[in-house]
Amino acid sequence: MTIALAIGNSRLHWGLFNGNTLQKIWDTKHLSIHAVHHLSQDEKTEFLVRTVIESIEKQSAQKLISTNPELASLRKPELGVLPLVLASVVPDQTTLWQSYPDNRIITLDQLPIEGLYPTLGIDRALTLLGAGTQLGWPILVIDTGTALTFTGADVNRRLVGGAILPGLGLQLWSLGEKTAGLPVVMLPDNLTGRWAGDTESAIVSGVVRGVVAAVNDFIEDWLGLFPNSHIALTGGDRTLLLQYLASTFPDTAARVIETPEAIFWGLNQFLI
Ligand SMILES: Nc1ncnc2c1ncn2[C@@H]1O[C@H](COP(=O)(O)OP(=O)(O)OP(=O)(O)O)[C@@H](O)[C@H]1O
Ligand SMILES: CC(C)(CO)[C@@H](O)C(=O)NCCC(=O)O
Ligand SMILES: [K+]
Repeated sequence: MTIALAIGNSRLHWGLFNGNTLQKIWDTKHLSIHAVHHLSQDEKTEFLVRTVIESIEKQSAQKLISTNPELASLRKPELGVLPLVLASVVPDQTTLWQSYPDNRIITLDQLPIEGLYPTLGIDRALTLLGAGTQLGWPILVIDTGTALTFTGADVNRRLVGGAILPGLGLQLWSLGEKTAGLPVVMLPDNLTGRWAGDTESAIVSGVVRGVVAAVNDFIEDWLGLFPNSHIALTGGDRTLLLQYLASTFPDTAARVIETPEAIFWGLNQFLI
């Protein structure tokens, strides 16, 4: 078995593989760099090994552990640790995880996609590879994380390009944080009216309708270039965003496939 870890700007994303079969995915909070920086090398290693075991045990519960005897023996150090495949867009966290004993860190140069530019996020490249491999090329990936990204590749697995904007959560948070008069509001399940009559609804209307219009516009343009392309949607806000999109641009929404596993489909090619 192999554990895959994708480190985003807000959260850690985990995937547990048995051979090449992705058994389960889940998310946890970031590890605090502050809490571990004073640890010795050995203590860091032990902490990371324990973090992996606890993360698996908490999420996968008894069923996974009983069907995978390998997992039950993880707590016996003489049996070795679970190999870890890592992709991170947070350099501090990457450095920390280098203390994990059996790790493989995935970088852009290892990916079989043409035309990548050197500062492209490894998460964008891996979701592109994963979604393209699983659904077919050309492919457009929309990732609704801390940042909202569009990343597209053509039938030759060559990056066409993309775009980056603040994600829904970050837009709402920054409005609340950087103004005296605006609260930080939560995303509603359903989109309210465009012409809002109170502050909270006005913020939701502006942020959500702005994002939905942008998403619709990028998809329309992409389909003009690649009419038969698949469109994959991933990231923590994907389900809400798809609901909003369906209520405003149903034809566009019908083209979109939710792929929460996309980054792990990409990492699948790099298991130890
Ligand atoms: N349980 C949760 N905890 C935190 N955020 C959540 C949760 N469920 C959904 N979200 C949403 O997920 C979004 C963050 O998405 P995600 O976890 O995919 O980001 P990330 O991968 O850490 O960031 P990025 O990929 O942009 O670096 C937030 O805007 C938030 O609204
Ligand atoms: C855009 C984010 C933050 C999304 O997680 C990440 O992919 C990143 O840091 N990218 C680097 C810049 C780029 O992709 O062009
Ligand atoms: K930054």
